Amino acid sequence: MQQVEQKVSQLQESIYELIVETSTNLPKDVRKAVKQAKLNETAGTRSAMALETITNNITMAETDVSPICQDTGMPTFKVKTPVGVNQLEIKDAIHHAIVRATKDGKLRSNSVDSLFGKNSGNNLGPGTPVIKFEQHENDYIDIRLILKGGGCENKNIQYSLPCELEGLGKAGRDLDGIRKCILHSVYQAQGQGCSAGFIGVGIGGDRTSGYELAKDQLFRLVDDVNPIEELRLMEDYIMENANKLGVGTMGFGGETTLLGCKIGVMNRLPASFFVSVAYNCWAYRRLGMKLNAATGEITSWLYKDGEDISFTKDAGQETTEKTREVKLVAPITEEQIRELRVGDVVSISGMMYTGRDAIHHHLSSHDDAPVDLNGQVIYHCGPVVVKDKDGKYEIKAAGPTTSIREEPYQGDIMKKFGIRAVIGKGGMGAKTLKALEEHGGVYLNAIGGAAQYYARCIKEVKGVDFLDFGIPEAMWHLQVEDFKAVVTMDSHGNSLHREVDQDSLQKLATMAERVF
Ligand SMILES: O=C(O)C[C@H](O)C(=O)O
Ligand code: SF4
Repeated sequence: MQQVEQKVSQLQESIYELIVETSTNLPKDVRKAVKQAKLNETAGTRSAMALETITNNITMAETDVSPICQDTGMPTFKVKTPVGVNQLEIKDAIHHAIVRATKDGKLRSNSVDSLFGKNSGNNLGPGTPVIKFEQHENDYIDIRLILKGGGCENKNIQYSLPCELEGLGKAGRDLDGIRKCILHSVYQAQGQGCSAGFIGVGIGGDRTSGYELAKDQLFRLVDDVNPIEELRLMEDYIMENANKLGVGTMGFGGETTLLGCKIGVMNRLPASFFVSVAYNCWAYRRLGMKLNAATGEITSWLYKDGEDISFTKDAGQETTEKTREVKLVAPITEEQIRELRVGDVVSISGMMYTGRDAIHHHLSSHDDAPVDLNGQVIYHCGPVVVKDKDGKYEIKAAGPTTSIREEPYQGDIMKKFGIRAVIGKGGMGAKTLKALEEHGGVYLNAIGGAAQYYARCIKEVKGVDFLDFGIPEAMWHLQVEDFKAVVTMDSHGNSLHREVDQDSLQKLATMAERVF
């Protein structure tokens, strides 16, 4: 009996370690790809600056054992057990470890009731976490975890061949049609899934198993070699050519758009031909371990082999381009906003208020806000928050979320409440751009995933409203110091996002000719 209890608590401990390590310590193969991207970028460009922030953030997360990105994603476990091992016991241990990691601020409470919007608060709920069991012939337990965030999940895409693709024309049921789908998947993600990204591609299957296969590819090592010759060639081709699209880090333009491409294949039905793409941001958090099946102890880690990668002193070549830095403190006047141009770096001190989907929805249907938002800054952010021992809120991770989801509301809300600046990532569309011009507003792009970097700019939580929306969706009143973001949409009708999108579409169109 005692042995059984010991095993259960050891299992919980080992899985807790896996969760914490996955959330806070980016694997070496991923770091290597990010480092290479940094070396390829010209120093001083927006992309190089973004990569500098990203690599600093990776180091901060590891040192502080804090989440790399505030969106700790849908915890997805793949577990292989020897025949005869109790899988229910493992499931239970995973649930315990998840609850503990959430309480400790290593995971954000990410499980939301789809009908009523209530956050379960502990990352448990119908469908959360995802656990897939399999049996294998070995005597150990193989357990792997991926924490894939919602923003990049939104950029997954599934093609049904034959189809017509913007820029590329017809994609047929052959290798060349597959090539076109994969190129298109990278183009359509733009910077919104926190590029530079990694893609897992599944060819064949049905709609469900196709996506499953695509996600399974994300468990491969970034630098492995595809055993199927046709797919090896395709992976190489995609890596070379997707990086010619010029989307760049965070969609700022630049040399690196894609950090990895892994393709798998399975049979299909005669009538169906799916190409499914799972897009993962640079914050590609997946790790694994082997456990002793009798004791639950960790015997070895997976994805941890190879040399340590540090990011110090690896800037690319220098540029002479100078960026302007403008300091702002809210309340901000229309005149101050009208002076800003795309490309300026803004450094904000003073107050800002978080607001994402639930807040935007609420503000659009109400005429009053809990605080006077006139001249204020809204930050599209759902932080990781814990209470310290004195009962004060402490922000553990606080990077931006994808702004385009607020496109239906943003312009109207800015006008209605007098908001002057919104901070987010990935940019917004034509409706917001028009409102920025009419009202005198600005869109500021923060670096997606840099949750530790921004958490350090937050000096104090001054208050919170709408906590019943759940921690990520509440309106947090944040006092910040020197919070940096780039103007990517200004009040003169300019949008870097529109520019990069059009430019990359043109480049995509040059790749329409048959290759395979
Ligand atoms: O939910 C978040 O905080 C971010 C999300 O992963 C996103 O990329 O938009
Ligand atoms: S914010 Fe960016 S880095 Fe974080 S999970 Fe979303 S896509 Fe990934």
